[in-house]
Amino acid sequence: MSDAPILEVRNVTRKFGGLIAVNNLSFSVRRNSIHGLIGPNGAGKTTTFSLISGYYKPTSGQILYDGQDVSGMRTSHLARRGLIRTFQGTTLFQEFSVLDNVRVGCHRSAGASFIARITGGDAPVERAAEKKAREILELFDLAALADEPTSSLPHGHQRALGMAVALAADPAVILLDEPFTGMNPEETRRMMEHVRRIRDEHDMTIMLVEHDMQAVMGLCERITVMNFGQLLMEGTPQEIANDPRVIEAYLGRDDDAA
Ligand SMILES: Nc1ncnc2c1ncn2[C@@H]1O[C@H](COP(=O)(O)OP(=O)(O)OP(=O)(O)O)[C@@H](O)[C@H]1O
Repeated sequence: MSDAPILEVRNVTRKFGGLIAVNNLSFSVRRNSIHGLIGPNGAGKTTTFSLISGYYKPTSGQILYDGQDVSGMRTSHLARRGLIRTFQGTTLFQEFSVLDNVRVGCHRSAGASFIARITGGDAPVERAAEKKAREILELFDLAALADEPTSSLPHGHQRALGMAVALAADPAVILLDEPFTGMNPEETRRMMEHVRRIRDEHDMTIMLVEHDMQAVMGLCERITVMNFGQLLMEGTPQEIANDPRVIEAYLGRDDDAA
């Protein structure tokens, strides 16, 4: 396996009018790692995710994915190349069954049109998609709920299903946007297990933005800390937890929720 980073953010700046949301930011993400991006409210984490996943173009700087400059490449192109982002809010089809949501995700990996994804393709393709979807549901402990309407699922299961849909597209990298938000401790524990398992079993790289420090510290091997749009530091959970600059960044502000 190559030692080259799977993702590299190089001197990236993103301005919104006069506001500099991300300021000359550089960091890299190791292949097959679980990498956290943290920082107080307004630090620029979500904007950084949006830059990496193609929702925003950098004002300046470069983003490299698997060694290639993908700065400003469209989200759909990046997804087809294996870089997938999940959102804080759920983007599931609530009226579909649990299984159908994952089936739609399977078709996405084949580059099918939206209509083909909904209506399905020919029979063998459809059978393969269903088999794969059921295997993925198994992985997320959702197999028993396959035929339930998605709207009937509790929050923790909906978040797990969101990740199952992302996995259905065969990504190399998943960017998880606050995967533990609104979860109780048991749901968080299970979700952490899912994240570990998909990394281990699917040879995947996971990057996450998250305010739940216990989860971040327990899950991530490397953590990048941002403050005021800039890189504050990067290190192991232990290095981060003991660094006075990080403590100051969090404690020195009244408005942070982390
Ligand atoms: N589309 C936008 N237009 C204008 N300003 C924006 C936009 N998106 C973000 N910002 C600003 O950029 C800064 C960084 O915001 P961002 O959402 O990236 O921070 P964050 O670290 O994700 O915060 P939080 O933890 O609260 O989600 C903030 O000052 C925010 O108000």
